[in-house]
Amino acid sequence: MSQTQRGELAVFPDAAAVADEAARRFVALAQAAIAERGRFTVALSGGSTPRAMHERLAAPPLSTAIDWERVFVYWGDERMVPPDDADSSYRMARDTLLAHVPIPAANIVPAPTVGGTPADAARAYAETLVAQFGQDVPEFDLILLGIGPDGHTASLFPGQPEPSAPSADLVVAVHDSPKPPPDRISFTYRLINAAHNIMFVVTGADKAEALNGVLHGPPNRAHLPAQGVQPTAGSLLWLVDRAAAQALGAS
Ligand SMILES: O=C(O)[C@H](O)[C@@H](O)[C@H](O)[C@H](O)COP(=O)(O)O
Repeated sequence: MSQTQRGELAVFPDAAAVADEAARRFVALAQAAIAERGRFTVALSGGSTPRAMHERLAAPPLSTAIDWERVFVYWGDERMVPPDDADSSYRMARDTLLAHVPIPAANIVPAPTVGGTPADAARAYAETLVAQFGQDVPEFDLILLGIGPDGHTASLFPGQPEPSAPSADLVVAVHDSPKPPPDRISFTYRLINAAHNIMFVVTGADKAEALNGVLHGPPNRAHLPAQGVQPTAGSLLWLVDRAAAQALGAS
């Protein structure tokens, strides 16, 4: 474990070891939040990296280490596709984790991606979050994030306009995403940075340049959006494998 200007960094030999650690920390944070406040609120990430962590959480001993009735699941971003679509981040989490643990259906709160525009979904999801958390800026116990080779995180992509409208202050509509599908919604930095704990899970050589830029490069979140993740008061942890970390020593 080492301290960087952008949070704590832990490098592991391979993706499997990263997934082991991410799942272990997920359980520890869930147990602590439930013990302290009676519930654990978590925003999951899309993409392929989270699958290995989900699979570990979906099986004993980790699956039986959490009181799932007190776990509330959201998504830090979502693609504007139906929940059964192969591109749906909700579907990926359902298939790899949520269908395998005794979490009440009411505790699973996906973004409303059907029947409206991305702007409609962003506004509605923000309203749902504010109502369910009882906070103007909901404070998640944990927000899980990945990064793309271009330094994007959630669905905040390089060169995309920063949210301006007040309703976009928490969740923003995304169009023309360079990573298909094009239409998405995403938590904004304001919502992400209010979290008590933020955990990036990053593996693979294709992330090495972006990770080095984010951690060691000059501040430029328009160019490397993951740099915009700077928790106001919470913890920031990077769990990475050696392949993703291979450029870090270069700077
Ligand atoms: O909707 C998405 O795909 C995610 O929100 C996105 O930010 C993802 O975390 C990164 O693109 C990494 O994706 P991989 O895990 O597939 O590399």
